[in-house]
Amino acid sequence: MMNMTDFITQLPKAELHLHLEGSLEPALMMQLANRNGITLPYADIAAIKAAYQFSNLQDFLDIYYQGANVLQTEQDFFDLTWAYLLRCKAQGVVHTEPFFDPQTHTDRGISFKVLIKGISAALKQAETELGISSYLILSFLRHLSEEAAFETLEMAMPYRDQFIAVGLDSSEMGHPPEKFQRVFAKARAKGFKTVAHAGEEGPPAYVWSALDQLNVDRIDHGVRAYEDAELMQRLIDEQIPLTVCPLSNTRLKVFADMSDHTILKMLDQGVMVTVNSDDPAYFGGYVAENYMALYESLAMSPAQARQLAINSIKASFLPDERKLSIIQQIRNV
Ligand code: HPA
Ligand SMILES: [Zn+2]
Repeated sequence: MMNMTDFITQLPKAELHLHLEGSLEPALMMQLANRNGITLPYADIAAIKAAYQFSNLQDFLDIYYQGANVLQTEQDFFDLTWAYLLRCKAQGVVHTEPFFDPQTHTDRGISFKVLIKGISAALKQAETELGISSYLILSFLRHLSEEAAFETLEMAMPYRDQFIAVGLDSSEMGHPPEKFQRVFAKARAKGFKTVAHAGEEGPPAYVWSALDQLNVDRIDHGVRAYEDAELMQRLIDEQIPLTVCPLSNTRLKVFADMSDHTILKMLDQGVMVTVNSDDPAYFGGYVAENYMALYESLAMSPAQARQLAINSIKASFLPDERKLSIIQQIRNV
């Protein structure tokens, strides 16, 4: 039997919950700041890392939006995305469905075209050079208005073939899914898939409304569904995927400690849970480190790791034929 790190790396996996802006490593942040003539409030890379002190979602978001200011040109968005894709390659991620937050950039004067072109070029190059497939997800910022989300969707329509779904992220409390019911209906009518962050810090009621009012295909996070037995039964019956992010949840104190995380209990009860990294540059690990944390703190078995990898493929938006082929490869590892 090979060791767990090698086993996890060799399992073909999909990543379904990754914010590209959250993959901005301190070293690249420094490099882009220098390239763009921006003065960061940090002396060096160590100082950037030292500033990553947060213990809830809002404190994290304040730092994360600040960091994104160094992203200015198409090349910057390419470099950001490419660096993430190299991590995917090294960790056995064969398919990824990353989020980008257009409003974080358009609201500071960067054009939608600049970001979508840089991101898409890197995703396309990964397909040919790294053998990694991808579908991009356009995420609305929920602390802003539904009106602003409509404007963002409109702005994106000339590039509609470059993203597959819309999502919903940022400050959860006080911004329930139903605030975006009409813009999600419009996105669905246009043929997009939909996902939404719900039940990270917010209550199970937010997961219910993401399902019933936004009609989402997947729930991002969703860990607080564990508190609601009726909701758990629905997730199991309908096999609704949850894109869970263990290191994120412990850094943001959704769980006090990794040993308290409920993901493996949900897995064993038949919930379609998956493992993802969320904002790896901020939370201390990419997808393989998230799997390893479950092994180290929760004694995840090889069979559970394999099932989580299979779930990641099943929960993706890939065509059935490709799903079956990757799942066969997972069974052969
Ligand atoms: O985990 C998250 N939750 C909400 N918004 C986010 N934006 C980046 N990461 C997150
Ligand atoms: Zn997230």
